[in-house]
Formats: sequence, structure tokens, C-alpha cells
Amino acid sequence: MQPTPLKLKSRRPAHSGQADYTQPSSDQGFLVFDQVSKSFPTAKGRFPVLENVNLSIQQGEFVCFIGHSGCGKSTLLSLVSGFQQATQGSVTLNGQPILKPGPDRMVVFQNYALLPWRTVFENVYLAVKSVWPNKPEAQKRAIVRDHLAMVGLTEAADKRPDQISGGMRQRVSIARALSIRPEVLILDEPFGALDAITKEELQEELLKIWNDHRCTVLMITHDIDEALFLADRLVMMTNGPAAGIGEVMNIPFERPRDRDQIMEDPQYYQLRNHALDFLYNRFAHDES
Ligand SMILES: Nc1ncnc2c1ncn2[C@@H]1O[C@H](COP(=O)(O)OP(=O)(O)OP(=O)(O)O)[C@@H](O)[C@H]1O
Repeated sequence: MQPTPLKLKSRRPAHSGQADYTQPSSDQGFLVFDQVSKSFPTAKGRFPVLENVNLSIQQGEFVCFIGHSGCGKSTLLSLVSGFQQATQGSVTLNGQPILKPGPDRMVVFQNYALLPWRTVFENVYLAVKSVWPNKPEAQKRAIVRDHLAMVGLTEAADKRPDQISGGMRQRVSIARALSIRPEVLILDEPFGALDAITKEELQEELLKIWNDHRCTVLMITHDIDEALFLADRLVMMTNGPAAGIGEVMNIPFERPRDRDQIMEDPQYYQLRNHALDFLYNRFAHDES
């Protein structure tokens, strides 16, 4: 039997090969990169990592970033977290330039970044307390409990990070990040260190949470299938130095998504092959 193609959203044209990033000087997006360049000082002079990046992201969008190792994905998102500043151009959130880190933008890293001597509960509680020191104690603890329940970790609340699996640790990091209700959730290869089954489980949980809470998500990944399952758009970056956005692919599958169903859609393989072609032919990594 022929698979039934999925109904596609008409919100944006399906991927057509042309970049849909914006002309940000007149753009009213929620999160806007406007002519952004970033270089670092080195002993041999300045090293240009990013050049002329323009991108506009809408509130509540799920955007994945892909590109070869070292092209500048983490640097680009560190301009959103506020850990780094652009050398030229601006990154604005709600029309305000991002100048430093803040609780409206939370980052989840591949290596979890949990406090090893604290319990799961305490790791989340400390974040909640730092953002809402004056909330009543019972309310702070309820927020922690709710977010641990959201990622299925109620039973593990009193364990330390070394007493739980990698997948559980990453759930704690996600619960911690979401517990303070950020406007933007930045995920830097969050599932890169996990086995395939745990990774798929967490992708599904993340989508469910995002469906319920709709913050804007920016996620770095090396996995095209992960991006096709999760994202509204896939930003494909050119190679560095002086990397930029090569293309932005719209991912038109209707939500809520079902992994098996989207993989039966002929468009899935067109999009996948297009991204593979971008990475391995048009912008193949030059090892030299
Ligand atoms: N603080 C810094 N000083 C100098 N160079 C830096 C600094 N931070 C990053 N770089 C360089 O910028 C380039 C981009 O690094 P970045 O970590 O953003 O890449 P990436 O695409 O996220 O890589 P990966 O996929 O391997 O994590 C690299 O060449 C890196 O060495």
C-alpha cells in the first residue's frame, strides 16, 4: 500500500532551496540576528568565526542548527545566551539588544552541567531559588516537583547525578532549564552523548513539553533526522572561518508529529537528501 502523504501546513512554502532568512534591518522578529559578525583575538590576529549572519526567529518557533564541527554553531548561540557579544551587528530579543546572560534564556549542554554533590531536587531547586528568591518556600518546592514530574523523575528526586543514567541527567538539565520559564531554551547538542533509544525517548518528551509550554527553542544538532522530527526550520551553516547561514530549510510536517508517519512521507527523504547534499557535497568539510 502506498503511504499517505502527510497534510502540510501552509504557513510557509515547503522547502524550495532558497534561503528564507530575512532582511533584518526592517524585521520585527522576536529574536533577530542583524548583520552579525564575531571574531576572536588570537596570537596571529583576529580569527573570524561568523560573518554577516542574518536570521529572524518567531516566538515559539523550534529552530535547529546544523553545520560541520567548528563552523561556529555554539558561538552563534552564545550570542543569544549572552555569554559572548557580537563583534559587529546586533542580536535582539523582543527588540532589546542581548548584552549579558539572563534567566529569560536558558542553556542545556551535552554534558548536563549539574552540581554533582547536590541531589536532583536540589539541582532544580537552586535554579528556581536564584530566579525567585522571594517566592514562598512551598511554592518553590512545588515548581521543582512539577518540573521533575514533567520529565518523569519524581522517583529520582533524592538521588545525586552520579546515581542516575545519562538520559536521566539530561532530563534533570531540561527540567532545571524549564523550571524558571525561560523565553528561549538553547540546547547545545543535548542528546549527543546518549544511546539511540534514550535519545528518541527524550526527543519525544521534549516535543511534548514544547507543545505544552511553547517557548522558543534553538537547538544545535549533528543529526538530520533529529532536526526533521523536532524543528520548524533547519538552519544550515557554511564552513568556517567566517561561517554564515548557507540555507534555511522549512520543515513542513504537521504537528503533533509521529516519527513513523513522517518517515513514510516522500517529502521526508527529499528534505533529508537536500540537507545531506548541503553538508557533504556543497559544503563538504575541508579537513585541511
Ligand atoms: N573563545 C574563543 N577564542 C578563540 N577561538 C574560539 C573561541 N571560541 C570558539 N573559538 C573558535 O571558533 C570556531 C567555532 O567554534 P564553535 O564551538 O562555535 O563551533 P561549533 O560549530 O559549535 O563546533 P562543534 O560542532 O564542534 O561543537 C572554532 O574554530 C573555535 O576554535
